[in-house]
Order: sequence, then C-alpha cells, then structure tokens
Amino acid sequence: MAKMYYNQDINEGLLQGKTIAVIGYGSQGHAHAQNLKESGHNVVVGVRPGKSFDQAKEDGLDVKTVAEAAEQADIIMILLPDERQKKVYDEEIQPALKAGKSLVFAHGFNVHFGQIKPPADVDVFLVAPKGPGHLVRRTYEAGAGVPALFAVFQDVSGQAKDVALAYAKGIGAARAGVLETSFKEETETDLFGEQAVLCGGLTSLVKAGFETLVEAGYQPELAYFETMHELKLIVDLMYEGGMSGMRYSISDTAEWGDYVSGPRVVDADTKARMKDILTEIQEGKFAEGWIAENENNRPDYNAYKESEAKHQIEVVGEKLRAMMPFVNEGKKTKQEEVVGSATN
Ligand SMILES: NC(=O)C1=CN([C@@H]2O[C@H](COP(=O)(O)OP(=O)(O)OC[C@H]3O[C@@H](n4cnc5c(N)ncnc54)[C@H](OP(=O)(O)O)[C@@H]3O)[C@@H](O)[C@H]2O)C=CC1
Ligand SMILES: CC[C@](O)(C(C)=O)C(=O)O
Ligand SMILES: [Mg+2]
Ligand SMILES: [Mg+2]
Repeated sequence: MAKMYYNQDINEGLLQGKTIAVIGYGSQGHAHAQNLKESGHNVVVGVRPGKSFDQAKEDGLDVKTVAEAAEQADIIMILLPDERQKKVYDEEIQPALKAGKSLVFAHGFNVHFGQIKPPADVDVFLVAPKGPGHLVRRTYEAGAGVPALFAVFQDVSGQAKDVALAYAKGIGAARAGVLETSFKEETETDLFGEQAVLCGGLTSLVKAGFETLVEAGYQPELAYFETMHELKLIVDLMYEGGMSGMRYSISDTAEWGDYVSGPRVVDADTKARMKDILTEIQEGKFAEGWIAENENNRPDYNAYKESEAKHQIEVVGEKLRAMMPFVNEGKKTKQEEVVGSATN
C-alpha cells in the first residue's frame, strides 16, 4: 500500500512563526484560510477588491491586495482560478517571491503545463485536496477532513516535503489521509477524474438517464428523484462502505440489475473514449484548448453554461429542492452563498 500520512505523522509546528498568504477567497481559498487560521496559523488573504475581499474581511481574516499579501508571507498558496493564475502571478506574486519563500498550489496545472515558471530559489510544492473547497471547510468544522495529495516540485530549503505535510495537516486533510504524488501525476489524474468520472461523466450519465425516462413519457419530477436526488443517497453509501456497502443496502433486484445492465451502459467503448480523454490530457491538448478558450473570452464555455442551466432537469430540480429545505442544511451559511456565487 502507498505510504499515507496522518495527523500523528506530521509536525505542524513547522508553520509556527510563518505567515501564510492564501491568494484567492473562492471555493478552496475560503476553506484553506479559515481552516489554517483555526488550526492556529498566521494567515493573510490576498484578493482583489470586490465580493470575496469583503467576505474575507467579514469572516474576520486579515485581508490585503494580492501583492501585499505575497510580500508579507513566507508561504504563498495560489488559490485563484487556474486560468487566471499566470497573469496574477506575473504581475503581483512573482515580484514578491524572495529567496527562501514557498510557492504553493492546490493543482499542478500551471506549473505542469509551463504557464508559471517559478524562480530557482524558492520551494515549490502543491497540496491538493481531493474534494470541493466547500467540503474542505465543512468537514473541517465537523472535526473530519478531505484527503489531499502533496507533491514537491522544487526543494531549496530541504524542508519542502515537511512543510507541505504541515500545510495539509493545517487544513484538516491529514485527518483523512495525505498521499505523495508528482505535479504530473496530480495534474493529469485530477483533470481525468473531473472530466471522465466526477463531473463530466456523472452529469452526462444523469442527464441521459433523466432524458430517457422523460422521453418515454414518465413524469419529469419522478425522473429527477430517480436519477439525481437519489444519486446522493447511493453515493453516500459508496463513500461509507464502497460498492459492497452500497449493494448491501439496495434490494437484490437492484443489485442484479447493477451487475447485468451497468456494463451495458458503460462498456468497452466508453472505456476506450476515457483512454482518449486521458491521452489528450497527457499530451497537453486539453490544456491548450482551455487556455485558448480563455484567451478568446470563453465563447464555448459561456454557451455550454447557459444551455446546461436551462436543461429540464435543472428547472424541475430547482422547484423540487425548494420544497426540501433540509437538502441545503449545513450548506447555506451566508459565507458559502456569497463565495459560491462568486466562483465561476
Ligand atoms: N474548486 C475546488 O474545490 C478545487 C480547486 N482546486 C484548485 O484550487 C485552485 C482554486 O480553485 P477554486 O477554489 O475553484 O477557485 P475559485 O474560482 O473559487 O476562485 C475564485 C477566487 O479567486 C479570486 N480571483 C479571481 N480572479 C482574480 C484576480 N484576477 N485577482 C485576484 N483575485 C482573483 C476571486 O475573487 P473575486 O470574488 O473578486 O472574483 C475569488 O476569491 C485552482 O488551482 C483549482 O484547480 C483544487 C481542488 C479542488
Ligand atoms: C472534481 C473537480 C475538482 O477537481 C475538485 C473539486 O477536486 C475541481 O477542479 O474543482
Ligand atoms: Mg480535483
Ligand atoms: Mg480539478
């Protein structure tokens, strides 16, 4: 089994006396900043004036401009959207990167694909939570955590690995487990996971199931409950007990259907297309396309976003969720609403 690091294996004291700049106060930013602060560390948030700047102040954090926060900090964690990191790094962070500082990421995209080229005299590492930022915060508050990966790209101090682990512990990740990787492995697997399984694969599966039922004449509300709402309940069981744990709770009829019909939906052709997607990620084609899309002001991204928001499953779902206020319990803190709407 791979070496896993847990709280007891990590010396969080390495962060004592250091200032950590959390650059960006979105999904990951608000979680890292608040978790690190509550873990007893000295945090400054660096963000442009606006919604998340105001929110971070309201949350009681020390908030500065990006340049000021980077200047003041020993450890600079960049939690801006990947596509905006290069510009902000070039203009506001790089000038503050004095020898001996640490430059940190939660995803290796910009370093791995050569957008950001850090100077040779700083430590460079990543600490990448394997979960959405709002859950990094929520699980921390509940005394639990989201697992994370760490990777060292450059170790000038000789302490980069230990500081990365201390950071991971500070955000609560070592309660769940921290695993060492490389920038290449983190970047490629994270992109693959979100495209083929967690986000792209899943939303396409759910929409196809919903559309199949509705096109066959079944009620859209029923189709929503069947293919979207219940998904969380099923996934919760997989989170707790793996596929066997989930199959323990479902009927034998459902389990038999799982075995005989599942592989007809996701078959060898699907896997071959997953391999194509992975190859495009590995060859840098996905990154090139995403960078170009941003340089052109996101015409396709905006079109997809608009059309997806109008999909019948979203329209029906919004109405049904409004009748189930409990589904948002634990989520709708004011902070999360503001930060959630500020992202993307
Ligand atoms: N989302 C997630 O859960 C995960 C993300 N990651 C990685 O973490 C990093 C951050 O992602 P994520 O949290 O989704 O990012 P978000 O999109 O949530 O970040 C938005 C934040 O960045 C700020 N921001 C945007 N542009 C600028 C700018 N030009 N100057 C200053 N601040 C700016 C926003 O401020 P404003 O309010 O002013 O717009 C806001 O505070 C990425 O590398 C991502 O890949 C890794 C694991 C999971
Ligand atoms: C699954 C999407 C993710 O990789 C994440 C929350 O881990 C992201 O980039 O947001
Ligand atoms: Mg991820
Ligand atoms: Mg990702």
